[in-house]
Amino acid sequence: MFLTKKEEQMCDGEFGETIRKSMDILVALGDIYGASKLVDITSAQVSGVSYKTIGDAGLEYLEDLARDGSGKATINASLNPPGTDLDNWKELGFPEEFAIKQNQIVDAYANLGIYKTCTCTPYLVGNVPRFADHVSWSESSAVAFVNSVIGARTNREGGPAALAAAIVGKTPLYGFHLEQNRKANLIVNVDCKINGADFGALGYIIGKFVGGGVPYFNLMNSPNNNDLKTLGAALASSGSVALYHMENITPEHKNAGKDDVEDIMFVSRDQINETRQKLSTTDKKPDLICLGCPHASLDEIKQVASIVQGKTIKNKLWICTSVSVKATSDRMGYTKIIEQAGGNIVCDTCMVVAPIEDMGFEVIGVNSAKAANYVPSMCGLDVVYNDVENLIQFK
Ligand SMILES: C[C@@](O)(CCOP(=O)(O)O)CC(=O)O
Ligand code: SF4
Repeated sequence: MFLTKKEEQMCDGEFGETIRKSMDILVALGDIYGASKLVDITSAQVSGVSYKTIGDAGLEYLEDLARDGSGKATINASLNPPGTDLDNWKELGFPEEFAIKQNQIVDAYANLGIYKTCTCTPYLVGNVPRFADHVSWSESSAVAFVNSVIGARTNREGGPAALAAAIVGKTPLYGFHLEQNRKANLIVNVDCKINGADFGALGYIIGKFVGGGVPYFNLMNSPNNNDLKTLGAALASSGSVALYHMENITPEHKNAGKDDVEDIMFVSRDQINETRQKLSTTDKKPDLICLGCPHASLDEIKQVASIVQGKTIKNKLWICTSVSVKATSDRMGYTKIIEQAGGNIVCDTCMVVAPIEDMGFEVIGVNSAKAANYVPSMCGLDVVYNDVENLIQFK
């Protein structure tokens, strides 16, 4: 990979150890994937934040990287969800030892200049690249959104690579950064109207089929941004999709080369219904309903508030989101309505990266196919998959 004189000096440690180690990662990646050079990025999104997933070894790595204080992110770089609500962990029943470690991890990232935004939907709260920007994002659902819906360009980075890119402000130029790799290779015709949890089921079906390919969707009805985030999350979790196109919806659909695609698939109402059924692992009633995978938008919170207003919820309810979205929900009175019904808006964390398996829960109700896919494997708990209004039970 070609390096400029300055980049070579960075590799030689002339700008400090943090930058040298970060360049090591970027150059190794570039060499493995045949990148021609490094390219400037405008934004980074760094996963690998929960103490549950990175543990003490991860914390040591971060503290070590920050040790000589020589390198900090200079671009807009934000964190993925940690394993607790960073402020209200005690009230919500998170284990103390875990919460202490978790805060140390987030502080270590902040020392490296990464914002404690702590969300998998940073595009809702200020980390919003522009069309065709090169970026380095690692949360898979956010990668799908930023590539597909915004039209910025990123590979599915690992956490350490996105962190290195944030610190250096560059990423190797290969894969989805290049126009020619952003073409569709599967046409998906959905032959029924779809709503709510149908989008997750559709993403689950297609992700499994297409793996790391680029699907091009023709839908019979127009999705909103919440639907697109749900779809992308499912595609990226049952498969390893980083980019999809949608006829008349996503910004690159006209350049996706759909006329050259040979593989065409049809998805029927029966297949979607069957997949919705299959995503539940039990027919027991959920003891915790956990919404916001990916993190909830303000209008998703508003929708839940309208469902629970003036009622009392039987099971526990968490809506996971960022502190920024919750702040507006507080102002709008949605938080109060949800709390009066017995639910909670939980900031920062989520049902997958929180230690919910150690918090007394057994069956988790979710409206996200990604969460339905990961909660059994990452938490060892059962899930029920359905739309919000069918999950919540009232006293
Ligand atoms: C499952 C996931 O959404 C969150 C957990 O990942 P991490 O702990 O941030 O590496 C990661 C992903 O899908 O990229
Ligand atoms: S599992 Fe879902 S809610 Fe948790 S970080 Fe990933 S996308 Fe966000």
